[in-house]
Amino acid sequence: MNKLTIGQLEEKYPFIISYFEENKLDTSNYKDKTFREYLDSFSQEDIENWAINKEKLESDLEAFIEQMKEFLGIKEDTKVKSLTILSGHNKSGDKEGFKELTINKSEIVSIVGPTGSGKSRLLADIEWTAQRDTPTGRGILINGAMPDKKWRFSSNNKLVAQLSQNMNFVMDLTVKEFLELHAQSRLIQDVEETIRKIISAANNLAGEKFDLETPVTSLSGGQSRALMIADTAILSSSPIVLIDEIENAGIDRKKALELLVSEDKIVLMATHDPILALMADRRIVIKNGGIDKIIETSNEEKELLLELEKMDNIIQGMRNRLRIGESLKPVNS
Ligand SMILES: Nc1ncnc2c1ncn2[C@@H]1O[C@H](COP(=O)(O)OP(=O)(O)OP(=O)(O)O)[C@@H](O)[C@H]1O
Repeated sequence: MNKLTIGQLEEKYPFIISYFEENKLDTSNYKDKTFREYLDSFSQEDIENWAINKEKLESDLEAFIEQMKEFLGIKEDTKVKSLTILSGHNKSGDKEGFKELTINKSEIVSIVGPTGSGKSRLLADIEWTAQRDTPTGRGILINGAMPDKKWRFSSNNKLVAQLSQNMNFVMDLTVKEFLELHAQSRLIQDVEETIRKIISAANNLAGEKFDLETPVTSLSGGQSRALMIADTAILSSSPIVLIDEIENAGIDRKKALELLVSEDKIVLMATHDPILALMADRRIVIKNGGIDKIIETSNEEKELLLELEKMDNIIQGMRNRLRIGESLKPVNS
């Protein structure tokens, strides 16, 4: 708090405006000064006339912010720097093939394995911050320590945001109303600007563009997925994002991952798609309900990824041509 300007504080904690009002503090000309600098601007005469107690105003503001954060369930996003998975056992009760795995901020880890092998179970263990109390016996640490139980039950500031294959909206809202509701619940000050950022990011991911007046119920699968990814990246306070298969979503998968990681999220995604699997820094291989091994994406694989992307571009190009009714020709003709 001591280093932030009043303008920055108001942006971060919009509720402090009511503290200034209650204490009759006119900070309007001091937005680029810290609260201490503002208090220091009072003359000795002001202090005596209005019985101003600078130390008390400062410590009360600090206490007010803490209390409001507690009351509103605000967890600061920057607090989660790493997620650690402690090994448990597979479906046969055998120990998993690793001891512990730590994933840091801005890292992408993919999860691969046959259908029914336990990929979703691993994502669920993370969401539940398992403490040896799920069928896998795994443990989850946050910043190297046992996570606070309140992560499990706080609905406002969840540790984890889940992006699943099916995004079925049941509310009768426009995209704008939906985003406004979310922005307001997150106490965002500049709602308009945030909404503009999200819609532009979402349209950057979706094949077909949509606008703010589109009802969420009439978005296509790809569009709603793009909207949820942009919303999660830009507006969600959850530092960890779990993705269950985005391959069939009809969105630009590479841009989606780049967007999430650029917002400092920890990203884990279950996938069967080689391009997505190799975009990750590491991949977890699941077999029979247990983590069998963890493979670091090698330089050779990164080179292969470039090849795969070229092939993917060819396929995407053909898909687009088919869509607009053209006939396809051999690639090199
Ligand atoms: N270590 C384990 N011990 C006991 N049961 C497990 C274990 N791991 C997974 N399971 C159970 O196995 C079943 C299948 O797992 P899960 O749904 O996670 O598979 P999946 O890999 O996500 O499959 P899909 O690719 O079809 O989505 C679930 O009921 C899950 O709870």
